Amino acid sequence: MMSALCRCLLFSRVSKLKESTGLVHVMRFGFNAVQSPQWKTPSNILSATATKSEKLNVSFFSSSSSTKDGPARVKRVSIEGNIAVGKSTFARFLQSACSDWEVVAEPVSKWQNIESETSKGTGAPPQTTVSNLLQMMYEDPQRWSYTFQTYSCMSRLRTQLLPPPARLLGSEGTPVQVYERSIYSDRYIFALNMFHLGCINSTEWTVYQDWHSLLVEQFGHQVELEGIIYLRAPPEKCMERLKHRGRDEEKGVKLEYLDKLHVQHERWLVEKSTEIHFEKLKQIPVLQLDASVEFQSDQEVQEQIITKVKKFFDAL
Ligand SMILES: Nc1ncnc2c1ncn2[C@@H]1O[C@H](COP(=O)(O)OP(=O)(O)OP(=O)(O)O)[C@@H](O)[C@H]1O
Ligand SMILES: Nc1nc(=O)c2ncn([C@H]3C[C@H](O)[C@@H](CO)O3)c2[nH]1
Repeated sequence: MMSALCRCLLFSRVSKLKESTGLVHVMRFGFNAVQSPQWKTPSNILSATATKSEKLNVSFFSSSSSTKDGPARVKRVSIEGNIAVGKSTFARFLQSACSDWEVVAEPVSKWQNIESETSKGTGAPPQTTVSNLLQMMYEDPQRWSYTFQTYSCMSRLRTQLLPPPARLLGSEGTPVQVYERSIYSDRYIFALNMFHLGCINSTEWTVYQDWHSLLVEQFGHQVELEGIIYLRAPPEKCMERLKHRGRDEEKGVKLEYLDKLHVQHERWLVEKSTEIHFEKLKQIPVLQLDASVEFQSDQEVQEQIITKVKKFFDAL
């Protein structure tokens, strides 16, 4: 019964989300010019923008930074946003734009390929089964959401704990590791949403939060974020892109699910009404970018994006 309700909430049809006004200005993402060497030179980056800053709607607040003596400390920033809003695409754009920036991808393929041994002490030679936990979660969210959230969070942490490449450690600029999502969106977007949907029960939610807090206490300083880039677009646009991408596991995803995830992002990163349990995260600077406009070969807009991102990183 609950399982059916849960599936229904994730995958049934919905009313359209009203796009909130006032915060979104049009910004085009053009990615063609990223190979151009001019992107690598800070002076070009800095001189590119001033004239067209009105095309961007950006908010950022500085916290600290000093790179005067010795190699700079590597900063950590996560890209957050709804499913298929364009995070990986944007991350690739950043990666190719500046050698001081290193992207840490979301470990999706790990979730799609979980190897387990299945001999169960029968004396038979061990056999390996490969499970697709992402698919299992989408097919039966009430059964698999808790398992998925434990694994997604753990695998994010493991990936993000890996040391930055030597190239970044030797950088004389502002080296930044750019994470695709974080252990915080795991909890405050997805797991919380699954709890609201009834796909994670209150016992599971309590257990998840308990060990999440412990992980953050124990390892949090090693993956602590200095800033967040929030890629924002109406859920309808994300749905369009999700369909266009055609990832098998996501075939049953309905607009209502993206709608709910959008609301979670807005509460956390715009309205700041999500209850957050980590002091530093409450104060974190957020660079908000409207990701809804289609890619275009607009080098000027690309330069504006990079300038804004660079300024944001420098101020962290
Ligand atoms: N600005 C854009 N304009 C047009 N299409 C885009 C844009 N950004 C991404 N896309 C397309 O949308 C689809 C989803 O993009 P992408 O895989 O980067 O999303 P994502 O946010 O990383 O997804 P996920 O939440 O699953 O990790 C892809 O087909 C990509 O080519
Ligand atoms: N339930 C759930 N919890 C997560 O923490 C989470 N992180 C990502 N995803 C889904 C979105 C895309 O389909 C796909 C790739 O981002 O994986 C998640 N789903």
